[in-house]
Amino acid sequence: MKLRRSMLFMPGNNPGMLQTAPIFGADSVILDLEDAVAITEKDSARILIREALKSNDYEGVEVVIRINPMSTPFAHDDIDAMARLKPDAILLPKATPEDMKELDEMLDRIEKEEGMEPGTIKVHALVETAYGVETVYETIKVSSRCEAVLLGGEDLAADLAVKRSKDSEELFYARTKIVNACKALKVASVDTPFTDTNDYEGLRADTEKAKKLGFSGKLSINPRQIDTIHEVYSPTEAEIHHARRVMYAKEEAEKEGLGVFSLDGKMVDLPIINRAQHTLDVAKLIGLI
Ligand SMILES: CC(=O)SCCNC(=O)CCNC(=O)[C@H](O)C(C)(C)COP(=O)(O)OP(=O)(O)OC[C@H]1O[C@@H](n2cnc3c(N)ncnc32)[C@H](O)[C@@H]1OP(=O)(O)O
Ligand SMILES: O=C([O-])CC(=O)C(=O)O
Ligand SMILES: [Mg+2]
Repeated sequence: MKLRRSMLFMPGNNPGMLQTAPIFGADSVILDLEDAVAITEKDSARILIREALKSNDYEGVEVVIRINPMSTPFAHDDIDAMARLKPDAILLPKATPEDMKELDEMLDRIEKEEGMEPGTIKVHALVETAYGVETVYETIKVSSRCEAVLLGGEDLAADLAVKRSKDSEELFYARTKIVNACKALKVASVDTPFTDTNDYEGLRADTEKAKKLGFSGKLSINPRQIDTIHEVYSPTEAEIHHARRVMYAKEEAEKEGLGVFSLDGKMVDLPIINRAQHTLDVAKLIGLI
């Protein structure tokens, strides 16, 4: 299980931010060549990212590079230059099954040229168009490299011609559709960023909603958002305590040949035991136990 509670975006043309990328404690960093970088800066951003990857130690932090969409004149140069840097993953914006296939084929070729093991470079799909939402299941299926789907709420709202609201009600269909496709195909799902960097209560509520809907993590655009996201995505002491009691009670029940039993008046059977095990696995991964 790979943790992706938080993924922190940073513009690829900002050397100061690129240098500090590994220190904020985010599980992943996304170095951006797309919308955070002006058209005139695309070439220099590629060079800055290359230098940053050479000179910084990203040990333990997943490094993802967001390329420009396949429909733009920048995409092929982005892929060619960035894949050779061997990031953990390439993030495909405005993702569709057709674009995913093209990216996958380019990565096959580059890995061969560079003598890399086939499939070394993973791909994340940024779903942020109405067509992308409808075809998300196929997009994941196209490439065995695809490890995560991210929701891009700003572009999706623009494509739907709706206003973004604080409670993100306009994203409800996309959120549930993406989570379901990701669960079906066993890849991670990461919710859209909360763009008001000074509203911590709003961020907490939005992250809690994402978690409740099944997202495995949340995108962020500012280091000040990481702690809140991690708090929401960490099991509480009470949850860990309860999970331990479930596992203990399960062992006792097994001795008596019982598959289902009662704990504090509530039924416990396999799905509940599996959830308790998941809570303990996450707690272990984060270092809480
Ligand atoms: C819709 C989309 O496509 S979202 C994805 C693309 N967008 C992005 O990548 C935006 C990334 N975020 C940012 O650029 C900025 O956080 C902004 C513009 C949103 C806000 O900027 P500011 O108001 O200056 O942020 P803030 O005052 O919190 O900055 C404090 C420090 O954190 C740094 N910082 C801010 N955001 C980031 C970041 N994403 N990554 C690394 N460092 C950052 C700043 O450089 C500053 O450092 P300093 O104290 O050494 O000068
Ligand atoms: O990656 C993201 O979620 C940000 C983004 O592009 C969008 O909201 O359009
Ligand atoms: Mg976008």
